[in-house]
Amino acid sequence: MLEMRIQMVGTGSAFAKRYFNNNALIEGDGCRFMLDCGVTGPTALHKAGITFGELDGLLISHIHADHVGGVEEYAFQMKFIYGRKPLLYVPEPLIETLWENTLRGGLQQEESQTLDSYFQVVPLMEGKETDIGPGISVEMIRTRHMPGKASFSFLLNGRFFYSADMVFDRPLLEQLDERGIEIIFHDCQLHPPGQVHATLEELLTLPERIQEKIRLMHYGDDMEQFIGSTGRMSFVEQNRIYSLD
Ligand SMILES: O=c1ccn([C@@H]2O[C@@H]3COP(=O)(O)O[C@H]3[C@H]2O)c(=O)[nH]1
Ligand SMILES: [Zn+2]
Ligand SMILES: [Zn+2]
Repeated sequence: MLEMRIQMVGTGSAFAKRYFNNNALIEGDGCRFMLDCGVTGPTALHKAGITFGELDGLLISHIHADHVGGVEEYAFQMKFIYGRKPLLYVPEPLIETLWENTLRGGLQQEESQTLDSYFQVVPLMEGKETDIGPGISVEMIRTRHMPGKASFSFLLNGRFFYSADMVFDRPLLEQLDERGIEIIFHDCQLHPPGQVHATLEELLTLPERIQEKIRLMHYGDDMEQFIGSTGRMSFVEQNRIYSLD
């Protein structure tokens, strides 16, 4: 099995100012993808010393600005600076709204232009494992976030779970544990009420065996005050490279 690595270019919540938006870089055998590209994504990538031209593509979890607000710049840079269309892996139910409601206003210059004018769009289907590059496969799992809003978490290489923004879902976390998933990166709302994210309080009700697998991300600016109060869970550090093998 080849090594896969993940580096969060940002670990912050939508409103965090000390941390960039919760966006990741995942790296396989000679390939590199960004997982979500929010408003701060282009700057966060730049600070990590990487250009858009070095990426093979992008995966999208759901349509909120801290996850897709930087996609317009990515598209324009790839067209006008690098002259190629990157891969864009999007959960199939999000494709239309990503173009019509998020990107079209900025990217469409002529009526005939669509998402395909900028990207090699690959729809991701629920429950189907897709190889996105050498050493990386993804399976998207629909998870609950805001009522009525489609949002998708990812299972990478069948052993690493990366939550999109999601509410606390004990049965899913138990199922992942039973399936032998070894590492879970989970978004976390440090201060209740959670409303659209799992709260730290809720995650602390999980058995220690599951907590040990969980690394917390998508946190607020006062994260450091919670170090030592997260049970068996730990915080994902912005920019640190985690090896997933
Ligand atoms: O019912 C709601 C809907 C939204 N919100 C906030 O808006 C943010 C949008 O981005 P996000 O999904 O990363 O996080 C969300 C929350 O911080 C909320 O607190 N309650
Ligand atoms: Zn978010
Ligand atoms: Zn969200």
